[in-house]
Amino acid sequence: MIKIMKNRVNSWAIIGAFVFMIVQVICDLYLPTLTSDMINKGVAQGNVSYIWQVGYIMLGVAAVGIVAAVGNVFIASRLAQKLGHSLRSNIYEKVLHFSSYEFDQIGNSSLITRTSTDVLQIQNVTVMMLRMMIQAPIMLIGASILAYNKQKELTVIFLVAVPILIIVIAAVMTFAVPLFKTLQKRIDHINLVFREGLTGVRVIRAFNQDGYEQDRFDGVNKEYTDNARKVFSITALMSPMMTLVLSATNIAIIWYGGHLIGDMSMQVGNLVAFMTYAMQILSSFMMLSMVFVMLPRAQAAAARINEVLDKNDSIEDRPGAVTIDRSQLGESQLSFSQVNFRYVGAEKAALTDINFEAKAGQTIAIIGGTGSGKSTLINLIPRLFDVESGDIKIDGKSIYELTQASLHDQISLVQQKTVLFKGTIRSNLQFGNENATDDEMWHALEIAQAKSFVEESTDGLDGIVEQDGDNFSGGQKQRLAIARSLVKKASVYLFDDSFSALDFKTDAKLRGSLKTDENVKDSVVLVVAQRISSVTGADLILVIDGGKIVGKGTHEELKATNKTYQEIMQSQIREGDAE
Ligand SMILES: Nc1ncnc2c1ncn2[C@@H]1O[C@H](COP(=O)(O)OP(=O)(O)OP(=O)(O)O)[C@@H](O)[C@H]1O
Repeated sequence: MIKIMKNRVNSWAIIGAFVFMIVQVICDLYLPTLTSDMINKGVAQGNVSYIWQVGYIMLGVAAVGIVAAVGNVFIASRLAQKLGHSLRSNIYEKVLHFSSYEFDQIGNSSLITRTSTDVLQIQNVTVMMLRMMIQAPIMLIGASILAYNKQKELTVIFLVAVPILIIVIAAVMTFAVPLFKTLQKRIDHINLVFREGLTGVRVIRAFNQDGYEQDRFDGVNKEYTDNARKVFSITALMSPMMTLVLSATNIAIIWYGGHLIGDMSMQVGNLVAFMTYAMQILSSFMMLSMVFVMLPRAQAAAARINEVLDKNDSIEDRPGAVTIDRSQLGESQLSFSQVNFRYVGAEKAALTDINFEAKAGQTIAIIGGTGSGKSTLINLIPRLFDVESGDIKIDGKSIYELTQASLHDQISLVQQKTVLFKGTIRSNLQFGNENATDDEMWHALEIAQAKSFVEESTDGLDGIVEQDGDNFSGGQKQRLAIARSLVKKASVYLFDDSFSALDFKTDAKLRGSLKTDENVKDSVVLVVAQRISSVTGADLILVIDGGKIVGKGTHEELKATNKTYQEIMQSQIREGDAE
């Protein structure tokens, strides 16, 4: 918790909350003494003017107490909101730099819980700390001293009441705290299943698996509910047990106090004041118990948030990495030399001894079976993963000598799974280049064979793109993603199986336009493709099998000499898929 708050909360605000709370507690403690004076010196002696006088003072003290309480709550709430805001943005900032490895380690659903529920826990406990954690100890000590001063004989009652209270609190904490800690994990599970259900809803329906998914969700929902029911039943017990102890204490005070008054060794006002102090002492214990129940839960939430914030990025800028812009680089060029790569924890290398070179204006196509390593090869270029050994150079510079920001400036990527963001076509295209003009965007749409369907919609570039681009077909989404990549001026364009949802004609037209486009013609274009027809025009084709390059050449060369290429061709001719 302390680590979370460090550098994120203003120490002056904490001091302010502290001062306001001290004023509030002093007022709360002073009021019973005034009541006792009013009864002993005013009511008992029939002194009406004294009653009025003390009454006015009590009003003043109560008013100051209220102002102090409002001040404390105001500061505490503001501080908690600011803390929540800064935590959420810090987590998001951190997560944006995570590689797939970090995402796999923590899990997307857990990241959502950590940004929402865990941060909320921290906010609640911050308010609690700035109120109860200051109020309870001061009130406890103050009320104990004042109660002792008022009537020390009556304090023996606390010798019984306080240990009982401590036993009740300790029992509740022993059972509740571990359950509170597992509650967050259960929410993670609910988020995970819910999220999978939402994204896979069409598949679930198509396979008639609604029942199975419902059962799966019911399972995690039940786990959470059982856990929550247990923990809240235990904490719910606390309130009646506390009330019982408080009422029994009150009865004991009245009974014993009555005897003392009868013996003339105590005044009525003192009994009233003592009863109020007793309530303040016992309610301070209750406040502390709430803090002790909430604190471990917040501690667990803080540990989960710190785990995200402290995570070292597995992909970092190397020491001495330089920032350069495109004008400082030479002619576009891309080379892989002796590149080996293995996924973390995998026994087998995903890529072995990859060597090739591509020059400005060349199109390199990568073809191979499913799982052969095509996407992995593409993902090494923008450093979504780092090579195990070997080097990759762009425009003559090792990608590891550049900062990631300047490396990403040189690359334009269309991933296998199309990603569009909620907004407009314009906002999505400007992701590629925020300064792109309308003419440039229309040009990119034309090359990507997307111009016609964007033109047909009445809003043109301002047409709405729903979350995940759900209001477009698979092929339209791909074309928009391709257009976005073309809006960016890059040294290397990477298309990871990006033409797969396009029909043959559109695929051919797109590749033809790409070759002649002013923006692209001096850059290197790397295309991963499944169809032979998509690679025939490439300057160099890399045939990948089992993570190795098993063939290198043009279509004609490979057709004549490469067995794997011939097999792929054969299989596609059988399917009527090849040119
Ligand atoms: N994140 C990952 N962690 C571990 N192994 C992975 C990961 N991603 C891919 N792999 C493995 O690496 C190998 C190459 O995968 P890759 O995605 O590069 O294949 P691909 O040729 O692009 O396949 P496809 O044509 O089906 O997209 C596969 O055996 C795959 O199981």
